[in-house]
Amino acid sequence: MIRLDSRTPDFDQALRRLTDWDAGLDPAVEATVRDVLHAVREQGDRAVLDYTQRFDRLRANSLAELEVPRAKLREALAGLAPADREALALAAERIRSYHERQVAESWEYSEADGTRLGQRVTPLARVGIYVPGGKAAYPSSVLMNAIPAKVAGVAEIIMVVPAPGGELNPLVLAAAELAGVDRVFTIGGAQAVAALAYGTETVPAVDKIVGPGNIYVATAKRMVFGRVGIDMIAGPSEILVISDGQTDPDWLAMDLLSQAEHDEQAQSILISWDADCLTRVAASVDKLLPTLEREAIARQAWDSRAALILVRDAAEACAVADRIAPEHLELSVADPDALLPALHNAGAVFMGRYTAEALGDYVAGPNHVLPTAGSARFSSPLGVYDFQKRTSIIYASAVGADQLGRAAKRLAEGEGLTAHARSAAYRIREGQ
Ligand SMILES: NC(=O)c1ccc[n+]([C@@H]2O[C@H](COP(=O)([O-])OP(=O)(O)OC[C@H]3O[C@@H](n4cnc5c(N)ncnc54)[C@H](O)[C@@H]3O)[C@@H](O)[C@H]2O)c1
Ligand SMILES: N[C@H](CO)Cc1c[nH]c[nH+]1
Ligand SMILES: [Zn+2]
Repeated sequence: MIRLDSRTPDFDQALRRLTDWDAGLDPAVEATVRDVLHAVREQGDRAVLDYTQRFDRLRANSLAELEVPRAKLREALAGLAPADREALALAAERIRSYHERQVAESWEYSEADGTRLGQRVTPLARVGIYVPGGKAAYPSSVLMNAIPAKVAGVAEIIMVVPAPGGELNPLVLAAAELAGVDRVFTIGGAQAVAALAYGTETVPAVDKIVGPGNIYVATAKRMVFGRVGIDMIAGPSEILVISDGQTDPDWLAMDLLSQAEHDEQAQSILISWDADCLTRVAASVDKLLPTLEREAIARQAWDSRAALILVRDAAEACAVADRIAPEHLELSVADPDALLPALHNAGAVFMGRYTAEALGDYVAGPNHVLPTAGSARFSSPLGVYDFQKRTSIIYASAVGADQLGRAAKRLAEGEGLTAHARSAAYRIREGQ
């Protein structure tokens, strides 16, 4: 953990290091991922099986063996404890309700001469959803990925999830059944991303890959972009808390640790204009860390990637947060609405002392697949819009073709494109 003070002369440089997003592009990780992508592209199932054995300690004779039969998905849902089923159903319902508001509709308008212009919105045909599962199982990520795809009307959803050592939390399978996933493969990492992007003998190639994952997954998605669509860079988790010093330090410490426990590379940042607040929260973190099941991961993330930042006031806190562009931004202050207008770069904003980021991870309703590594400057949360595409529709009436054709012909001539000019001119009534 590092401590920074905005009054010190080297603050700007330190902040620049903290927001050196390209540092996430680790050359060693990139080299590994490039090899994996190449091997899967060339050798298909065989390479996926080899890497699954190597990275996930899961051996199989064929990739078909790593597809979870539909009956197993149904059994997992039917076999849930009632309290688990209720919690999953509540989360699913709230996520569906929130995302239904994002559906975009096709539109069209007509001009006086009968020309019609429009935009047709259609769902993607087949998508791949990545559900992380290396260090923890993420049933919540199944819902967050699959429900917006279903709401958009995607015809086929292929889910990949690693099952290290062959172990897979039944909640993950139950969530897949509940959300309407079509096929599930227990493969993960860059090899799963490659299988979805290029297709193999067993795994069908998809149109777009969405979902969060560790640095290997995020790097693989970055590299296959173009061959397939991707949603965003949703890598190791991040939280940034702005505190006025009036929230219980244990609450703040646990909020920071809630993201640290995801990954050794997760980032937790606390900003306050109250120096005592930073000291109290640091002490709470030290006290609470040993109580976590995933203490080792959280401790490593805290030691290597956390920052406590002292600023002059709330305005400066917002300016610094905006530069960092975190995945999650908690405004643990009396009047969060007063800060919101000054904030533009965050995947999701959690308003007020009672809105723990963890609520957003599971049940609030908005998506928890969010941009990381500063990409909140230009990316949005995963949503229905990621599973819809837009096609422009142009219908020229005879009169419209005449009028628009004259201008088109002129512009084409200006570009020296004769065929363009004549193509437009053929449809002009006189003077062809
Ligand atoms: N940004 C978001 O919206 C969001 C949401 C949920 C989770 N997350 C993040 O997802 C990640 C989940 O990570 P995870 O590791 O638990 O699961 P994961 O499924 O993302 O990664 C596991 C896979 O990584 C690969 N891998 C691990 N070590 C490797 C190595 N040395 N070489 C090659 N491949 C290797 C393996 O193939 C393994 O299957 C965390 O970073 C968490 O913070 C992000
Ligand atoms: N905080 C993660 C997104 O960075 C999402 C998640 C899933 N389960 C728990 N948390
Ligand atoms: Zn989380």
